[in-house]
Amino acid sequence: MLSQEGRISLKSFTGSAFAFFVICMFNCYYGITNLVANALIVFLYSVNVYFFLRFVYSPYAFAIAVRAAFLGLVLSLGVYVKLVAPPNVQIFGGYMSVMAVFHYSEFLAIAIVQPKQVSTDSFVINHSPQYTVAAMTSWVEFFIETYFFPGLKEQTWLSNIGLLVCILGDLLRKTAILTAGSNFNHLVQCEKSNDHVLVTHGVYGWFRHPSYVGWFYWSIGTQIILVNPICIPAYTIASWMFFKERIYIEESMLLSFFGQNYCDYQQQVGTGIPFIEGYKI
Ligand SMILES: C[S@@+](CC[C@H](N)C(=O)[O-])C[C@H]1O[C@@H](n2cnc3c(N)ncnc32)[C@H](O)[C@@H]1O
Repeated sequence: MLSQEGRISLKSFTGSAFAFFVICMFNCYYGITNLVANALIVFLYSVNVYFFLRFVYSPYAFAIAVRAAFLGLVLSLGVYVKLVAPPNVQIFGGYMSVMAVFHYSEFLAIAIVQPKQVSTDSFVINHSPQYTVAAMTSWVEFFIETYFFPGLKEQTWLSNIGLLVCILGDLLRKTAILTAGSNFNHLVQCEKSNDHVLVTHGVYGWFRHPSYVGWFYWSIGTQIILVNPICIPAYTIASWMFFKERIYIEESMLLSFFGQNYCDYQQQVGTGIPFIEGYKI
């Protein structure tokens, strides 16, 4: 049974995505594809949704609902951009949809496996200042290049490969969260809780860090979707360095929690990210 937070988020996300998708299709049907007209419609729609949710929910539930509704809106808007925007902007729509699905499903997955710990942070929208800067940098690169080299952004085949990488990466990450269950936590735990057990089955039998493997490839995939020649290598290097440090710290904790059992696990299963060894005793 999904927790109350999970239900609120699901209703807000799907409701907003559906309502906005209907509006988009209505615009398409009547040929209202002008950017300014669409921006105005989106703005008016968002204001209405915002006040509706504020009216319906308590402050805590509202904080969840408004984020989920925003992500639903981004998902539908992404599909719309992919369908009607000029060819050199269409791939940005795929990127928007992938971002919306990733962040919403992060919340939903935590609401399923850790209902007591779910919070607005579980959307990981504000993961870290570095994450926000990286996202904004990729938008700047995209729009500069699409202005000066529009042909580059019409490589739909390459963008579709990125889309596939993101879908597979996200699927692996969400499978890992569901497999680890209550042992999964967005924040690396420094103290072992009584019910924390070592998970080695399912995707944890393929890689020691399947959720990081999924996130690593997902992050690179977002830049392949955008066909961003500068951000593709930059994201690869930045993500690799981030996960190398994170895995090192996490494994030092896991070794102190599970001792020889984790040591044996390290012997049998690799981290999953190329050239990252983890913490070795
Ligand atoms: C963000 S999760 C990441 C889990 C894992 N590194 C992965 O990529 O799937 C971090 C939490 O998962 C816990 N954790 C990591 N690997 C685990 C395992 N094999 N079994 C149980 N808990 C694990 C850590 O103690 C930490 O608190």
